[in-house]
Amino acid sequence: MKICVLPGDGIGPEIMAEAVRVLRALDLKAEMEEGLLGGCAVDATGTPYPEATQKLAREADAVLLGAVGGPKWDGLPREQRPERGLLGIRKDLNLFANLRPAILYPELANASSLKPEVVAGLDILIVRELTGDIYFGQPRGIETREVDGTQQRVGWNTMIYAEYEIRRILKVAFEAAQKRGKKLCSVDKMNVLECTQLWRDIAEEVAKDYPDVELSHMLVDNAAMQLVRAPKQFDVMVTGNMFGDILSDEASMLTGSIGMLPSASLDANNKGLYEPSHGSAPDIAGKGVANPLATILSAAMMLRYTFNQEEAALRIENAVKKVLAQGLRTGDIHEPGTKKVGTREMGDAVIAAL
Ligand SMILES: NC(=O)c1ccc[n+]([C@@H]2O[C@H](COP(=O)([O-])OP(=O)(O)OC[C@H]3O[C@@H](n4cnc5c(N)ncnc54)[C@H](O)[C@@H]3O)[C@@H](O)[C@H]2O)c1
Ligand SMILES: CC(C)[C@H](C(=O)O)[C@@H](O)C(=O)O
Ligand SMILES: [Mg+2]
Repeated sequence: MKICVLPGDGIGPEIMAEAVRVLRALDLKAEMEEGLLGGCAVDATGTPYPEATQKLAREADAVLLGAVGGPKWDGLPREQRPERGLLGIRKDLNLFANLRPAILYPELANASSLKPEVVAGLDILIVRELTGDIYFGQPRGIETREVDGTQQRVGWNTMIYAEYEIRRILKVAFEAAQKRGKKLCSVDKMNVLECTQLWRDIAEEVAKDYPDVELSHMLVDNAAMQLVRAPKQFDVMVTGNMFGDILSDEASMLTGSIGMLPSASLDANNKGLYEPSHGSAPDIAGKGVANPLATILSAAMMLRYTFNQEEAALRIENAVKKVLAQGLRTGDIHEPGTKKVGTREMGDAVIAAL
């Protein structure tokens, strides 16, 4: 098992240290090599996805990533920003399928943003397309041009999907639904955007190959509302890059905290990049208080999807459940009656539970 470890920026190194310790505690035959991605890479090499990291990532079976970005780099030209490193590695490795499971652990029912009775038993899988859409569409830019007789700055991006991109992500989503509750909700904005009209048409076509899965469609604004009104109506949701980014952050709060939401980004052969859905949390970086569970759970997803080690993945997930049952909580999920712990203590507890 060759794993490329990219801690990144902000809380990235803190949460990654715990995920790596958990993996080591499992005593797997894993070779882990660290590289630079994001702001730390910009500082060291001038670019957010340096060649050495490209080589490491391409040669590895899987990449485990912390988070990138932070205010320190926000003023840089776009090509040098940490986030471009993240988009770069996703595109480079063709990681088009982003799986973001929003699962509520029963112990966190009171930490959820919703009432316990609305979220009890919540288990949603968001399948987000990750290498297309307005994130990558050309043309894009900012320039000064004449508009209505005056010189003005204009900014533009292009929302674009080719048929093959829509088909392959829908296939992933239908197959995931087949293995779960057999319900797939495709989220679009077909009432306004041509790009997503195509998405809906293709979803209908692909559905013919999966007669056992019940396909529904929902407009994204309604989906955002339904997620906080009655989230348990969803089993698998599939959507484009931009809508998926937003809906998955929204879904994370149903589980108690964004610090609980892991993710897998897969190519066609299950080579994958695994990262928490959250960012580098500059507001709490360096304090040792970040929740490492999303990263630890991402490592479990890595064992499941890339290495087919279901048993090891379950061991990690069960250890996380046990630690929550023991009443240990980082600040983001802390509530009266539970014990507040830091990042390292949470990692220690997961390892002890293993
Ligand atoms: N995958 C990634 O690397 C990724 C994802 C999102 C944002 N970012 C980048 O991160 C930087 C900060 O972005 P942001 O503030 O909008 O989003 P963020 O996810 O970093 O933080 C949002 C809020 O959630 C909290 N939070 C996030 N992770 C947490 C954890 N593990 N434990 C406890 N609390 C946690 C933060 O403290 C903050 O209050 C930006 O530069 C952004 O581009 C990177
Ligand atoms: C940091 C940013 C580029 C990234 C995205 O928008 O995909 C992040 O928000 C995420 O959800 O992984
Ligand atoms: Mg996001």
